[in-house]
Amino acid sequence: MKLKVCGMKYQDNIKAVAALQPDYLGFIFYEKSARNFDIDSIPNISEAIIKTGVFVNETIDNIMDNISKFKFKAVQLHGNESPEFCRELKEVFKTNNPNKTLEIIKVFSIKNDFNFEGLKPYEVVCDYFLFDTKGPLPGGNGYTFDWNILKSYPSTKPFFLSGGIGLEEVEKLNEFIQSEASKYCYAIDVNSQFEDAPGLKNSDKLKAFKTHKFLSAQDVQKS
Ligand SMILES: O=C(O)c1ccccc1N[C@@H]1O[C@H](COP(=O)(O)O)[C@@H](O)[C@H]1O
Repeated sequence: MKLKVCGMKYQDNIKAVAALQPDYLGFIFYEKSARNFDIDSIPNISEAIIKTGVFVNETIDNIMDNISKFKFKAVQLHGNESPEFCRELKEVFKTNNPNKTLEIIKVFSIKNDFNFEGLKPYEVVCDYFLFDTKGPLPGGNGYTFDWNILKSYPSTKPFFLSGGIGLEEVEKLNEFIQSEASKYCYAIDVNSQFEDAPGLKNSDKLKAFKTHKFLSAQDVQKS
C-alpha cells in the first residue's frame, strides 16, 4: 500500500517529511485553503517521491504552469473537473512533454451514499480515483466517510483512500485492508490529521503511521 502525504507548505518540514520516504507528497493550490502553497520553490527531495499538485477547478494553463515550475509528476483534481477536462489536460501535457507521463488522480467526495455510475466516463481519462469525505470544504475536512460504501466499488481502477485519516484510524484501516472493499485500494492519503498547524506536518506521527505497513491480502501474496 502506498502513502501520500498531502498539504505540504514549509521548506524544512517538506525535507523532514520527504526523509520518511512517502510515495507521494502533495502541494495544494487553492487560495482559500490555509495549506495553499504560495511558496516559490520546493526543496530538492528524492526523485522516487511523486510530487503532486492539488487543484480545485483550476485552468489547464495554470495547472501546466505549476507542473513546469515545480516538476509535478501527478495532479490531483479536487473540484468538478469533467472527463473532457482530464482528457484535455493529458493531451496538453503529452504535447508539451512527449517523453514524460503525468498521473491524473480524480477526486470524488462521499457522504452517506455514492453513485458509482458517475465514475464511468473518467475511467479512460485518469489514472487513479481518490475517495474523500464530502464536507463544507472542497478538501481537508478532517473526518472520515463510511468506507463500507466502497464494498460496492464496481471498477478495477486503483484508488486512493482519503478523508480525515489519522493515527486513530489504524485499527479500522487494518480491518478495511483485509476486506473485499479494499481490493483496488492503491494508496492511503493523509493530511490534516498529521498536522501541528495547517500545512505543518508532524513527522513523529507520520513515522508512527508508517510503521503500520497496511499490507493487503494481495500484497502478502505478492511478497
Ligand atoms: O486540505 C485542504 O485545505 C484542501 C483544500 C482544497 C482541496 C483539497 C484539500 N485537501 C485534500 O483533502 C483530502 C483530505 O484531507 P483530510 O485528511 O480530510 O484533511 C486530502 O487529499 C488533501 O489533499
